[in-house]
Amino acid sequence: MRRFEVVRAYRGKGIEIPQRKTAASAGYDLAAAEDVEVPPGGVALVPTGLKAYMPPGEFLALYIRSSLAVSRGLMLANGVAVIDADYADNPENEGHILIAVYNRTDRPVRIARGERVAQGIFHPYQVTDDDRPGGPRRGGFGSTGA
Ligand SMILES: O=c1ccn([C@H]2C[C@H](O)[C@@H](COP(=O)(O)OP(=O)(O)OP(=O)(O)O)O2)c(=O)[nH]1
Ligand SMILES: [Mg+2]
Repeated sequence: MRRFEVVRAYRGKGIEIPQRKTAASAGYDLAAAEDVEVPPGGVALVPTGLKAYMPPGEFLALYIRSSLAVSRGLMLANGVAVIDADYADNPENEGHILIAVYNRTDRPVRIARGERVAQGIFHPYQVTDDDRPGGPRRGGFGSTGA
């Protein structure tokens, strides 16, 4: 099972399920669920209203859309965002995907609700021979400790 779903808090608010824009596009564009202003030289968390389900052994990577990087001066604060398979339905925030956007310009940048910000690509990952994972994920953004 690999799919996006709208998180409870955003149901009935017109959030669209991402779809690839061309037959060979690798990424599913994710749009802002709210208007957000990113301060100059600062970071804002852009809500998507979405969670992502994927099979074990995969993660969803988020990359900035090139058009926002080139024409609006935005980057992802974390370079690439890693959305883990066990983030969906976590007890803290249901797996709501947030896009951490960094504004490298000296002016505020406004992101409008519905504007596509990042592209998500599903990737496989490998584990070590002596892999001993911890317990279930409780949340995101530091939930496993500092
Ligand atoms: O830009 C991001 C980065 C992460 N996440 C969510 C999904 C991911 O599964 C979780 C944890 O992310 P990561 O492992 O990169 O951050 P961490 O600081 O290690 O947090 P944790 O201790 O919760 O793993 O937070 C987002 O929604 N947006
Ligand atoms: Mg982590």
